[in-house]
Amino acid sequence: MAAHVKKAFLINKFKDSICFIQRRNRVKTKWASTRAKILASSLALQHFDATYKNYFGKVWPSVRLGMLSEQKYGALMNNFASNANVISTLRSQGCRDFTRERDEHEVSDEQNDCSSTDRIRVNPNIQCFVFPRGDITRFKPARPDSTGLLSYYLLDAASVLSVLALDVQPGQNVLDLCAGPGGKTLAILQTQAVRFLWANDLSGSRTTRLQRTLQSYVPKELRSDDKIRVTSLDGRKWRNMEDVEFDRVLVDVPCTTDRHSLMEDENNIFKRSRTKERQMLPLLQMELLLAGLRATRPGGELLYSTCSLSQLQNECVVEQALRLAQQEMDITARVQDLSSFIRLFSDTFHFAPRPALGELVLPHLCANFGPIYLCKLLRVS
Ligand SMILES: C[S@@+](CC[C@H](N)C(=O)[O-])C[C@H]1O[C@@H](n2cnc3c(N)ncnc32)[C@H](O)[C@@H]1O
Repeated sequence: MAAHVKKAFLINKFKDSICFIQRRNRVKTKWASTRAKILASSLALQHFDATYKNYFGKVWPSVRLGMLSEQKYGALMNNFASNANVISTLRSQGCRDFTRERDEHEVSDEQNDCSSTDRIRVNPNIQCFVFPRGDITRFKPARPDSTGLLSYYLLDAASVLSVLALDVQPGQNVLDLCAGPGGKTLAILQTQAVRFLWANDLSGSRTTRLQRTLQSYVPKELRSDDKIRVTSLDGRKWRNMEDVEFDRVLVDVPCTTDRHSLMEDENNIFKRSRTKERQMLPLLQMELLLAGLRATRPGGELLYSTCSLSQLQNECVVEQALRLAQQEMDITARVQDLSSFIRLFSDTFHFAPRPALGELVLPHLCANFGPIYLCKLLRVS
């Protein structure tokens, strides 16, 4: 074909393609503006039905019903406030401290002569009150004591399990890598065992909320820079700064927040405009977990958690991170068995029948906490 003929042919072909793209776009634009808008919460439900039904099988309808019903809260008591009266009022309303279940279970385990060598020494200073199973009474908002500190913090009681499993020991340095808005940070401080706590969150607005939480619950003298530091850094780029070695690291990652995604349309991660962000979550989670492992001293422990039922965001992230940590960073970490730990709290929470790695709190109408996934890692070297 002569050169000028070839050029004309190509120009025409290019024009044809442009017309085709324009036609396609025109049609697409019209379709986009007229199609019914599906709420992000409905998209979330469709997605969960498609993915979780297979995985959870017969228990999925019950978990689904739990997630679509009102969530239950726990009242994390603030040891820094005078709260004796508040505790007796809660008790008179029928509430109990779920963390005390451990005492009863420990006694019965000893009677059954069970080994307690792998047992986490659950911190006695954390107290979290809940209404009994099946009781959906709501807590009143906490009131300030005479010094202005609030007596309790309302949160999903299952998230306290992450902090109990983290098992902070006296004099330890703790890193909370994704800390905002601060529920678990506050629970970590309740252990009264922390020497130094570094609470970080990428989001400036979240760290501002965290600072406000600390001001409302923790006395000023315990918030000095040598005791608590709050930063807004990208956790993926965490480097061990100022030679602080962390004995305990909490990596409570951003996730699809399953329960929230079914209830709220605003800012919902299932919005079509956020599809890419949602698909990238497992990568972000894995990077944060790897950064958390780097920050943990050899012999130290890390707790990974999400509030999602997704295997891709839970077990798969842990598996991949362990493999990459070994291959790329020469870090050896081992998953810790939490089965005897969760047995202590089986009167309060519904746990999934053993996931491959870690433990999972399942929402249930009678005990409507979670979902919370937790997996504990020991950094061996
Ligand atoms: C599940 S929330 C943490 C909840 C918190 N631990 C609590 O108990 O209140 C996840 C947090 O991760 C933060 N985040 C997202 N990307 C991050 C990153 N690259 N580095 C650090 N934090 C990040 C989000 O801003 C969000 O506050």
